[in-house]
Parts: sequence; C-alpha cells; structure tokens
Amino acid sequence: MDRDTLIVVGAAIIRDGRILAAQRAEPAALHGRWEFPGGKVDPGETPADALVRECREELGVTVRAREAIGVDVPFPTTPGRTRSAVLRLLRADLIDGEPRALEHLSLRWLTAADLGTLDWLPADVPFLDPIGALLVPTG
Ligand SMILES: Nc1nc2c([nH]c(=O)n2[C@H]2C[C@H](O)[C@@H](COP(=O)(O)OP(=O)(O)OP(=O)(O)O)O2)c(=O)[nH]1
Repeated sequence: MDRDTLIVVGAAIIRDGRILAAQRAEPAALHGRWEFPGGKVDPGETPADALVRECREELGVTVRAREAIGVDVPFPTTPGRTRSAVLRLLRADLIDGEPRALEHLSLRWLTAADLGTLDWLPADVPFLDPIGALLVPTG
C-alpha cells in the first residue's frame, strides 16, 4: 500500500449474533446510506487508535479494536483528489456504554439475513459475506 494511502477504519461490533450498522447523515451525497461506524485514521494515529476515537465520538462508547475482517477495499476519495483510500474493517469489542447515534441518522443491529437489505456505501459491500459468516444465529 502507498505510504500516502488514506486508511478509513470501520468497526465491526458484534453482539448476540448481530452487527451494528450506522446510517450516514452527511455529506448530502451519502445521506441515508449505511456504513460501519468509524472514520479516517489521522496522521500519527494507528488504525486501532482511530477506531477507538471514532467510536467514542460517533457512538459514545468505548471499544477495543481486534483483528481485521476480510481485506482492505480501495475506494475513490472526494472527486478531484488524487490520494487513494482504503476501507479497513476491524472487529471491535464493546467495553463500555450503549451505542447512540450521536452523528448518524440511525443505528441498527443486523442479523445475517438483514445484511443484504440495506443501501450500503459501495466499499462496504465486499465485507458483507465475511461478516455474514461471523453472525451465528442465536436462540
Ligand atoms: N466511517 C466510514 N466511512 C466509510 C465507510 N465506507 C466508506 O466508503 N466510507 C467513506 C465515507 C467517507 O468518504 C470516508 C470516511 O469519512 P468520515 O467522514 O466518516 O471520516 P471522519 O469522521 O474522519 O471525517 P472528517 O470529518 O474528519 O473528514 O470513508 C464505512 O463503513 N465507515
């Protein structure tokens, strides 16, 4: 990966056979589409640190970052910008707090069957199969 590549981290927070998904409010072009909570890794920050920071800012919770799920997915950044970007999904354990939509339109806990029913951001789609394999139906 190019040293200049922007890494965006997404959190795969799984509880009771469901994964947390978040509906974007902004920018207008992405309004209403679904993603994993997270954001851009800042200079000097590790992806795990960024995940913890973003989950605190966006959900009001403390998480612990774990291993990557699947492989990084390249996606185009803002039109006109040449910097390449990848989405990296890290599994995350919920350590403290109950997720709230502090910056999103809404949150949903999805079963494997729900995954295919949402309007995801394009970079998220390749992660849906590996996530589905992790969502063991309960009770
Ligand atoms: N957080 C997140 N962003 C995603 C996902 N999939 C995807 O294509 N993106 C894109 C949308 C945005 O172009 C970019 C992340 O930007 P962001 O606005 O969430 O990040 P940020 O909180 O660090 O933003 P900023 O205000 O500091 O610029 O990555 C995803 O699952 N989660």
